[in-house]
Amino acid sequence: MATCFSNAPCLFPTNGATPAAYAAALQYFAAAQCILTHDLLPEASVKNRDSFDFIVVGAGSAGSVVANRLSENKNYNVLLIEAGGDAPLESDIPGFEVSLFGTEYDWCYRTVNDGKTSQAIINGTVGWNKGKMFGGSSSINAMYYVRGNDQDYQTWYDQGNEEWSVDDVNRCFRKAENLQDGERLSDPEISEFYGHDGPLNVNKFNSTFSTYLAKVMEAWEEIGFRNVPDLNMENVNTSGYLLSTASGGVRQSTSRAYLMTAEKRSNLKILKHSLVTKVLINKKTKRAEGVVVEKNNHKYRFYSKREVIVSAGSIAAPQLLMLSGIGPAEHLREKGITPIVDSPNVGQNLQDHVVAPVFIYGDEPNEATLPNTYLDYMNYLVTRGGALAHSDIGTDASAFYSTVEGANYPDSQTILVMYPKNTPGLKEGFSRTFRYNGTVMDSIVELNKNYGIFFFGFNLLHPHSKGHIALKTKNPHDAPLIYANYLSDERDVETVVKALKMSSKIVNTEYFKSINAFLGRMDIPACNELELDSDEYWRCVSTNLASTLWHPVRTCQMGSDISNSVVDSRLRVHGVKDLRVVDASVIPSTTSGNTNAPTIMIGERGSELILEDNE
Ligand SMILES: Cc1cc2nc3c(=O)[nH]c(=O)nc-3n(C[C@H](O)[C@H](O)[C@H](O)COP(=O)(O)OP(=O)(O)OC[C@H]3O[C@@H](n4cnc5c(N)ncnc54)[C@H](O)[C@@H]3O)c2cc1C
Repeated sequence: MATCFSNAPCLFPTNGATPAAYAAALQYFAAAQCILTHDLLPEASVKNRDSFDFIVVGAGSAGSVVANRLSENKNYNVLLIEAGGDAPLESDIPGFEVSLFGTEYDWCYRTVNDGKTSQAIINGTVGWNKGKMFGGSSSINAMYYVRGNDQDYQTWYDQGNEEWSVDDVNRCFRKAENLQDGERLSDPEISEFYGHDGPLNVNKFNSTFSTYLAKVMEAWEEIGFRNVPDLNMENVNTSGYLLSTASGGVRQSTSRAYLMTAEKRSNLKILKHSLVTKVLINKKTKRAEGVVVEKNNHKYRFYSKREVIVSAGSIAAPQLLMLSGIGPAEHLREKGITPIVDSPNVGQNLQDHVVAPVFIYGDEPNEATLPNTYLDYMNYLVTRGGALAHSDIGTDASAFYSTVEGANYPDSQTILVMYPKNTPGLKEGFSRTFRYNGTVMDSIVELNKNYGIFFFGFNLLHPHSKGHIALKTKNPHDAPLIYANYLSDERDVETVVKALKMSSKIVNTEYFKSINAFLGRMDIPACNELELDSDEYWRCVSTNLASTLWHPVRTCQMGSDISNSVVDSRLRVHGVKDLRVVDASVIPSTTSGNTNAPTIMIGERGSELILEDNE
């Protein structure tokens, strides 16, 4: 006997046509996941001790761009080495990104518990997920496409990084982009702002929360965050919908954009599941000559005729440099590594966008039901729309603002996440994403039984606090130690408190009043006695729930010399010949927003610099 979602038996008479139709539909949907499959990248056949013009380490947001752009020149042989393999199907489907967390596609880094911050996070250790697959973190991220503010890049330039003028940076953003969003394309000013011929499709999510989001937009407008059609063009005291690296309901990782379009080039060789354990540096000439690679329990050496380019990301890039003898000499000796270049800034200056929460509860969004969830899954198969077509970390509604009155540069961003009443799996999903501990989660789940959740994830754009990355051991399989040092600078705490209070004002707007909204208290023993919405309360909440937006940068930052940086402004490693770093780690100061677009831009600009220097 058939059963319905309520588990009540279906007792109606039927001539068989209805069950047959649904059985056929079920069969269709069971098989339909095959419609979603994507191409796998071909693996190269290479021999131990082979030589290449360029060797690129890491096929992430930046490395995929570099491998593509260098191999556009048929005269260059390029070897791209990636520790992970092809991205799985779940990476393509925007709403399944969190299902990749904690799997073989994630490096699963954790910060060191400092005993002070993030104490209401599981084990006091923040989860720094990172993509271990083609596309790197662009295959696991929330897909928000945010360029930042021109002032960010003016600062880079003013620091002496002459190759990074605002004009050059914006040219490289456009070089990457292929704007797909119909609304933006129909506005000549916005359309002109973006690129149209690049490999990377940028578009809007196909969001299902649009009715609620429109109301939140009105509420933001009411508290002074003006609604604008494009947040990349205007991002101070503004709100709107973010662009995404998803198009047609499918994630646009850099693997899809830059590698799948170049895979047929005979001069681009790709190695999967291959861990680079060392860059080979000639002790006398200080030249990078190649790399050591572990694959299937075998060791290989590959040599570079021109350059080695490290694009392993902000955690693995400094780790690899240190394993290769480039780093703070004393630290290397402590770990049993002979220093080749004493480079004190390797792994230092670490900054991340710390996240703090504002939880507002109300009569909306309405209850999530299992049939609706399943309907959404089917909807995705047929139309690439529905809940699976947007990030499951958050909606695309965001606001940028400054806590300094009259400022024309943002210091704060907030991203809206919504959970309908009684969201199934809320505790598991949230613990997987932000790792709030059981006590905190139980208090959230309890309120969610009767109220919908508007979670405003606040992001401190330009922190003063700095952490660092150190080697745990000299074994390349041991994850390095991450000292995030969130909110260790009092100025950061003050900004966060001000910003959270500005953000929480939304509870008094017309829409939120109409749904009987209120600020929810989370069960954090250290904060439970404090008055809700007071400075002390927000100080306590942000410190105890300090988490990440997964934007670590600066660990190999660019700058003028070895005393203040790791690479020069052409991204060449100070003190070593023919070795560059091209990834998020070279960012010299934080950008005003999410870091994927800036990293892809770095891949574009870095490739230009490499090609110029090898003419
Ligand atoms: C969960 C999550 C959500 C995010 N959400 C957003 C967002 O919505 N919008 C946004 O703009 N940014 C977001 N980010 C940040 C953004 O994705 C990163 O800043 C960006 O991808 C960093 O690019 P990268 O090239 O420096 O490093 P990655 O993209 O991480 O690439 C590094 C690559 O190197 C490989 N590798 C590492 N070590 C080795 C080795 N020794 N040998 C061989 N290969 C190696 C890795 O496997 C990986 O493929 C998010 C990140 C995460 C993790």
